[in-house]
Amino acid sequence: MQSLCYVRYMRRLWGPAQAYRLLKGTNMHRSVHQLQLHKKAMEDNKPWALFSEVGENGYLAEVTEIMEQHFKIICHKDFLQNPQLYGPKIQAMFVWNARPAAEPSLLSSLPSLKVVANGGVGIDHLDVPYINSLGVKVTNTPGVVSDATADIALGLLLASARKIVEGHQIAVDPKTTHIPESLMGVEVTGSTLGIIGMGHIGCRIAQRARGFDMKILYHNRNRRSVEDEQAVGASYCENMDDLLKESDFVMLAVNLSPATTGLISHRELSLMKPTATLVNISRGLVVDQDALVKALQSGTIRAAALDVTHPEPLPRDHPLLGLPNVLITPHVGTNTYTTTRRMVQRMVENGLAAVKGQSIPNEVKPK
Ligand SMILES: O=C(O)C(=O)CO
Repeated sequence: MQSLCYVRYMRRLWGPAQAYRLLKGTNMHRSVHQLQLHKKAMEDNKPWALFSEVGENGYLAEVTEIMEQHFKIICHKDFLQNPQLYGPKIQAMFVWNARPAAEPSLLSSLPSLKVVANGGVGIDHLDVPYINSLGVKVTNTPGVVSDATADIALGLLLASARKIVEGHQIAVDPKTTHIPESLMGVEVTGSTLGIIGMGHIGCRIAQRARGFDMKILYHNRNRRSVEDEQAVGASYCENMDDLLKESDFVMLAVNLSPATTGLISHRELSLMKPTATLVNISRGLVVDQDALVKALQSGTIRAAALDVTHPEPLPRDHPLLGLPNVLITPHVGTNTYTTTRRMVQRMVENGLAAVKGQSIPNEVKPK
């Protein structure tokens, strides 16, 4: 605080730009930056929001720009420089890639917080009842993530079935003289896809799979209406075991909850066909990863394609990373420019509505 007073004094003496130049490279340099941010925010008269990954270039710059149309954004690093100064001003927190974590220690320094607006549909990293108990709303972005996530689901399925990544490695290897038998894949067209979790994303996956003439089975907590089933051409399996036994591709698209944690373990994997592929675009914890490693090593199932793992990223020495029959992407289900923009716009709409006390488009209520 003492140093902030000193910086204010220097700014008065020299003006902000000269003070910034003179203090550059010193510890006070950051404080000048904070003061500039603070002054700009005061002038703008917009509500303050905390965001972890403020970007100066690339797509994060655009993300920040969308947020800055309605909020004064302070990044987590700057906030941590002076929580006493910024904490009471912050009314919204934008959570991106689960950062910054909405932990009690952080929340307790944000007494004016009205909303934690999450980018993405999964809110398993947020303790909704606890956050609500502080009088703070939680929001997410359903719907806007579904198409991009369904696209990556089909991408993983196809890449694993047809060994596209292995094919690329062989094609760019100058030593390759012939196509090895190891590149033989499994047929997708006409095969059976079993979708576990037929929510919005599951339905979009089914719609795409119809284009491959796949037979589509699904298992869900609650059976969908006959109209829904007909619209996506999927048949209900009340018993998940039946789906596991019949499917060539098992697609996990459930939310993570206590009921779905470890849903796929030794027993479930042993029910699958030895030629089957497990695709997971939900959350890493839905699968018992030790059981999956064993199933892949022993040939219990053919392969796995995972956009999600636990933890993310996996430690470099994790056995899954060394297996030839695993394809892993680093949780990029929503990583397109269009979907990212839509998600951020929705986060901002949710955040703004909560701050203004209006009806919130996507409030998450505790179950
Ligand atoms: O929306 C989410 O929660 C995702 O993880 C998308 O991949």
